[in-house]
Amino acid sequence: MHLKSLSLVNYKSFDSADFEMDEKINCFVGNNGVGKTNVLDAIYHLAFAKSYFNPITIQNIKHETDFFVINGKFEKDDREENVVISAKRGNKRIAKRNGKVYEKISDHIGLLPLVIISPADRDLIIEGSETRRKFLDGVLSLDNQKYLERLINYNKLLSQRNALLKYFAANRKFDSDALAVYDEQMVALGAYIHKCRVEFLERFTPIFKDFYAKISRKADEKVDIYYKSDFLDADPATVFKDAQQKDLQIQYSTVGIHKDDLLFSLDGYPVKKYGSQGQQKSFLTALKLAQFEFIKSESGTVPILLLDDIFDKLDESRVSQLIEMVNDEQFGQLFISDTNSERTEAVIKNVNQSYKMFEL
Ligand SMILES: Nc1ncnc2c1ncn2[C@@H]1O[C@H](COP(=O)(O)OP(=O)(O)OP(=O)(O)O)[C@@H](O)[C@H]1O
Repeated sequence: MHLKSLSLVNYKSFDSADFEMDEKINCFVGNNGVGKTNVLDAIYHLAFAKSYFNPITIQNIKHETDFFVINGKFEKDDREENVVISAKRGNKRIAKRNGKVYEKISDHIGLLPLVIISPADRDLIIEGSETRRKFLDGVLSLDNQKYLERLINYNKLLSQRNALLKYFAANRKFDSDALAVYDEQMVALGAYIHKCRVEFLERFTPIFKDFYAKISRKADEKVDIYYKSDFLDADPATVFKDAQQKDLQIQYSTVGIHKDDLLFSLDGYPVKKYGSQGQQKSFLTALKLAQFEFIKSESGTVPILLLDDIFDKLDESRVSQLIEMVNDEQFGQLFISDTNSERTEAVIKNVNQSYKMFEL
């Protein structure tokens, strides 16, 4: 699968722009703020119907204009796929595939597998557990519609249960039957989601460790991902029951898969606190490449890879290492952004692949 052409109207810093892409490597170069990341984000938008950097759709419309349109022509399985994502102020965003509007935008997710590696990924290490759950859910739901549906249902029930807990407190009453209705459903859905997450991490973690060893070139550094969950080695129904008093007290559901987290460790210590900047960058890159590998094996399609500001993340030798890995037949189309065109071209020239440089 690859992107053949991209055209933008009023997308972020662009009035209008058209790009004919190379089938293999595309580099966007230019000074800070010229819109390199915006091009990559537009490609991300085509795959996920939202921005990687700014999830508030209307904020991606160019200032002083009313709408944006992103139009991408892809080739997938010898067929052309034309995807258009557009948004207008005051209206819902629209996703179209080959001229047909999606009724549910979530149906589009998974058609165009794509992975982005960006400096913004550091949120995965430094931010709260929600970013890590999103990462987990993002990979898991790409090829598992059932997982996504159950997760959406669980989250709906969670906000209803929280509202009920608040209602009890405000009205000084308690109805155990009403609470049990939620608990029963959330326990069943949560147990399924938990099982999927356990199985996923069992497969994902070894792939991640392999990539870390390759990128860091340090076989003696031991990285790991631990799954932290209330349901780990416990009966979900009992976990819910045991937490009931506390839930009533603080008017919030204190246990469940919405509290899950991933603990990232390096030589037994948290990467967030003890990893050097370089180690953190390698850790994140390995996470994303493992995501790439996982999606590829699950979907049977080689994802598009976006490397945003790669030199910000890794030194030159690690970038070369990365590009060499990407050069391998296992990788498909690649998009790179960097401020320094000579530096990028020097690295790209070393791999025997076709490429195109776009000076912005
Ligand atoms: N909705 C918008 N309307 C107009 N301009 C916008 C909008 N959103 C972002 N921009 C502009 O896009 C520019 C940033 O573009 P981008 O992040 O792609 O730069 P870049 O070339 O990747 O820069 P760097 O090298 O610093 O990473 C900024 O000047 C920002 O003001």
